[in-house]
Amino acid sequence: MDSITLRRPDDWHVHLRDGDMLRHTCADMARYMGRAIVMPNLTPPVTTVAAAEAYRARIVDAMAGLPRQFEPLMTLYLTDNTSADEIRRAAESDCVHAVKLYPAGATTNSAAGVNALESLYPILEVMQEVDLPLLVHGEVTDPEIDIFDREAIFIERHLAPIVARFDALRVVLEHITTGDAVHFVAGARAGVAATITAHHLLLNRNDLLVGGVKPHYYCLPVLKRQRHQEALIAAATSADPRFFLGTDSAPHTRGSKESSCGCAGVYTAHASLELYAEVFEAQNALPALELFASLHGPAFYGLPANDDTVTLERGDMPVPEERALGEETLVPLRGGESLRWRVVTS
Ligand SMILES: NC(=O)N[C@@H](CC(=O)O)C(=O)O
Ligand SMILES: [Zn+2]
Ligand SMILES: [Zn+2]
Repeated sequence: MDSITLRRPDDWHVHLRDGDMLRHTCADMARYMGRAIVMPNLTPPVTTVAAAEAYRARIVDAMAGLPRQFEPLMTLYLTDNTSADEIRRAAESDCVHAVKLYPAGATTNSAAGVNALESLYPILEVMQEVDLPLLVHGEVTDPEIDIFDREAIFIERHLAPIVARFDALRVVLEHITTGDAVHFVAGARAGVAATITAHHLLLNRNDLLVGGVKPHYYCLPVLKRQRHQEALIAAATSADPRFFLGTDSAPHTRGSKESSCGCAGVYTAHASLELYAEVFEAQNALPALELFASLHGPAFYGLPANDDTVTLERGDMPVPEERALGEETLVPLRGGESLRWRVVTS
């Protein structure tokens, strides 16, 4: 197969940031993504419908003059103080499509996240009632728990009880990284799904740590061992509708990555579909790429699939070593290398 045409994909988990960065992230996304679930972990976080609407307007502004645009689907950032009224306002708005749970301290800009999950149960009750999906960064923050075990323990301690207690709440376990997560989601009740990033399919912790630490591969949840990577690949390529594309593309400047305390996040928005295509091709599963990238996500969110298509062609797609970002630069995944597929944009 030297070319493959699929329904236009959507990205169900992306960090566009704000300010100067927004122009760059939006330009990459607008190349071919149809819609994007936009993460709310700005400083300050997007905790109200009014803030989500203002952020959406900044995203639309940042796309002015681009040859095509994607549709930003906004999310709210849950805090200990999120009110039931705000959730109801979100459900009524056309702008907000989901609510994001960050355990406080789990990841980039999560300091304002949730400290005691159980005290949020009344809010989850309202989300269930108004059918607003809960998106979860699924890691415990207990300092006693080893970083490589934080996802599996979150599932056992927090996610399984939530999924059982709120049996009609739609839940997405975001950017899964373990066989434990695959197993949980594949066996869960209806209304539970997971996003999988390109980098967790392409890399494991050896890539991060063997032969020198690779700060540009550092993200959260951290890359796991090969057996987990294999479980993710099997899930993504399996045609199981519970698994769909969410890049978790998360830009940080080169300086903040190549640091004695480097930031977590991998940038893939420049070539996300091309990167996923490599994984699917290696499994002889290219025909299943459309399910994962373009069909399972909209079905979960209750939205129509995009009605136009994109075409991937085999051939060298060079990735620049770094990208300008105002005064700073950004290192994209595979910067300085070539990719085997390229989306031919119309
Ligand atoms: N994934 C990451 O490593 N980083 C994300 C936050 C997140 O999605 O957890 C970021 O915003 O930089
Ligand atoms: Zn996260
Ligand atoms: Zn993320």
